[in-house]
Amino acid sequence: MADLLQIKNLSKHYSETVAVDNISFNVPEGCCFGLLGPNGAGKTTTIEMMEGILKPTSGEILFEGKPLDKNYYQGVGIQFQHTAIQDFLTVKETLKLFANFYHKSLPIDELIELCALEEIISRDTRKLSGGQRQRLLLALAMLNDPKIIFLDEPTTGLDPQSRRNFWQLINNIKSQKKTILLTTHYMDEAESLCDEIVIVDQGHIIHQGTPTQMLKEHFDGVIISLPGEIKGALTNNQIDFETKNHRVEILSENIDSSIKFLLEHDISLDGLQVRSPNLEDLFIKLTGHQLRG
Ligand SMILES: Nc1ncnc2c1ncn2[C@@H]1O[C@H](COP(=O)(O)OP(=O)(O)OP(=O)(O)O)[C@@H](O)[C@H]1O
Repeated sequence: MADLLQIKNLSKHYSETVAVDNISFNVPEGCCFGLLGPNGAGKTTTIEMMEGILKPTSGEILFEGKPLDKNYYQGVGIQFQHTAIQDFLTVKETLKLFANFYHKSLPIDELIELCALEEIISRDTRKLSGGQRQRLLLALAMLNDPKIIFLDEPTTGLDPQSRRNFWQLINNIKSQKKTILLTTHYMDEAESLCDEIVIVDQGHIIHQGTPTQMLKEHFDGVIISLPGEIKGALTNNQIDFETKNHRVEILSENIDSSIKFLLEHDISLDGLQVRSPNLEDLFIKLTGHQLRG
């Protein structure tokens, strides 16, 4: 896959803050590319520079091999974290209004179907739920049939069901071979949707690759999790563990010997769960702190 966007040594400094510090990566065409990191990591600053709305302090962004120019905006779709929508209009009227801003636009009926807006098409935009509003914003970002669509934390604040519905829409858009650039602090979102990821923390890239590659590279085994207070036996025997949500999590390279160890130390297996390591575990391993702070 050719690289649609190339990010070269990009930095953004505010007076006292280095928001983005000399990052480089490429976004292949047709890929769902994720910028994953905790609050304040520099995701929004990075995506806004890539969208061409924030000037970098230094570095370069190339789209199809060329620096961004004024035509760039006609070919990209942007869903901001906060987008103001005109009051007193219905969903359909809003789509028609925004369609006027572009030289070309997708047929409105196609967008309505793509973004699952059928049931709310005549609704006043002030009466939309969080999930419905995000679907409308996604449709607005898709209006000009962009080559690349930027989604900045699109599911933040949505309930779990609405998040999953939104993921389905992103998968629909992915199947149309669009390139998607997504920022998120939800590791499950990145893992589920993204073909490639950069993990950012404090303005730096700390890891990059496909989610599967990254996990394979850093973990060999499973995570055994148990409720309760068993830290003493683990600490005394130099077993690596984390405490999360009132559970103790042990990274185990051999599940048989780990369970044998627990039984030998009279640790009850009641409530035991086994799961595969995920990107959140990777983030903690790499940085020593939780993704969601
Ligand atoms: N206009 C600004 N002036 C000064 N500092 C800023 C400005 N915008 C962002 N920052 C700082 O730059 C850093 C990165 O912020 P940014 O919003 O890019 O992070 P983020 O990963 O998108 O976080 P969030 O998920 O909370 O939006 C933070 O320390 C933030 O306070």
